[in-house]
Amino acid sequence: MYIQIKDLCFRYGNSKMNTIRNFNLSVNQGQIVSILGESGSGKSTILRLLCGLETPSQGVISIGGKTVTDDRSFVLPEKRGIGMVFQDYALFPHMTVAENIQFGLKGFGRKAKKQRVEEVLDLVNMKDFSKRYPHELSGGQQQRIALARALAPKPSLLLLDEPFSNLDADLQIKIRSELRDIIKKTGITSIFVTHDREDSKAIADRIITMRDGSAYDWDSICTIKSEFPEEQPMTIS
Ligand SMILES: Nc1ncnc2c1ncn2[C@@H]1O[C@H](COP(=O)(O)OP(=O)(O)OP(=O)(O)O)[C@@H](O)[C@H]1O
Repeated sequence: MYIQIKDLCFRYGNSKMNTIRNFNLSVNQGQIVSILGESGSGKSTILRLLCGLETPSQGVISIGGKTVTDDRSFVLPEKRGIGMVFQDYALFPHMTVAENIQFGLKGFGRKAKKQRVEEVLDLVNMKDFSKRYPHELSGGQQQRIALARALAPKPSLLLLDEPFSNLDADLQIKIRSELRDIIKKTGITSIFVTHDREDSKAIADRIITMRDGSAYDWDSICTIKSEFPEEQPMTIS
């Protein structure tokens, strides 16, 4: 398994209850997994825990066979090799497309940076847009640039938080298949969270549903019941 999350628990400091409760998930290398859940179920919190932006009270996270969080160790976010696409794309408005992508390329020489920017712009079919500013791009184009920026440092894991929520319905349908094709071309292991089951079905190799901080396997749900399940949360042996 490329990613293993075991018995993860987490509570925000100002909250009385655990937001994440015995969350278990394993993901194969190269797989695109969607975490589907209603607002407040804890989807963004799981991404924050994977990135290392929050510390769990219990549980283990390992990525690519390396433990990044357990009761003794904690790998810093910048050392985890994770690329992230945020809901609002989070592009710097005062920087061009190329500058936005270059920003995350620490440790690359000048020439290598330029080359990598060209490669990822080509990957997302935006080669001619390097000198544009974010406000000169459509929502779909901004999303592709956000994806290019996340992929530029060659992360080993890609996380996407509600990647379609800022797009209108027609564009959303077009971009879904585009996004899946780009991700599959890179072969990167990906987890994306959404409240929209059509997004999940269009992009994911596997769907996990999340409710009250725990994960449930969609495949078993579909055979038992068409809506959210009543059975016990997933466990990993
Ligand atoms: N910084 C915070 N401090 C306290 N509680 C928080 C914080 N961030 C989120 N929460 C709470 O944790 C729970 C899970 O939030 P989270 O954002 O992970 O859910 P979500 O499924 O991603 O929802 P959404 O789709 O609305 O973003 C919610 O009840 C939320 O109010």
